[in-house]
Amino acid sequence: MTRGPSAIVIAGPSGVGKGTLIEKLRQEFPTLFGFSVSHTSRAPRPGEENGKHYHFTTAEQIESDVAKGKFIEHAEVHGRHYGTSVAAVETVREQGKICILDIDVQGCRAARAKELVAKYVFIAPPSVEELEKRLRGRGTEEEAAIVTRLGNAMREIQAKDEKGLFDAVIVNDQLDKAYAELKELIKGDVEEAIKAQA
Ligand SMILES: Nc1ncnc2c1ncn2[C@@H]1O[C@H](COP(=O)(O)OP(=O)(O)OP(=O)(O)O)[C@@H](O)[C@H]1O
Repeated sequence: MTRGPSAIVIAGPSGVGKGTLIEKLRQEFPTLFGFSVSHTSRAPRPGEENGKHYHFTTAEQIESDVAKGKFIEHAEVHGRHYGTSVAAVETVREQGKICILDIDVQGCRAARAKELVAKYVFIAPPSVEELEKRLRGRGTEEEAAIVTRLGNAMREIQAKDEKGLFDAVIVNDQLDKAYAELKELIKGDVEEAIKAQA
């Protein structure tokens, strides 16, 4: 396997602010981070581009590639297939970038099982009430989807203390504070990526 900076796995319930934190990292360090582009069988949302936000494909194709061992993790979430291919993560590492994986708890377990070298971080909400407020405030989901996501959130939050799963749990209460904690956690990886790109 090609050497390069190790990856960062970011998990946490829908609406907790993972995307917001990742976007801040990418804004502060535009060249250091890369996304492994996930595969999904769900339909693109407005503005999403194939190969950039996701590789949009079919459930059958994902299942076939999973069977061939081409995925680090895969899952069915809210009735749709999602997965991260080995190739997608390698592509980012080969560019000397820190690969960010935004995956669910089950995906983290699978990545651990596949021995993906990474910092595993769980982003937790200050409370379930606050999580619900953020999900509604974002305005991207219908009522039924919000209820499903909140149900899943309860299960995800329970996994945050699972032995050997996460290296750190960051509570996203004040965004700037959570961001500072995240940066501190990955300081060494950032320095390594800067060196790799020098
Ligand atoms: N610390 C914070 N305080 C208040 N609002 C926040 C905070 N962090 C994020 N938000 C807001 O909460 C909403 C959900 O955030 P975001 O979309 O980043 O969640 P996510 O974890 O990436 O969700 P998903 O997994 O569904 O993509 C957004 O409207 C975002 O602006």
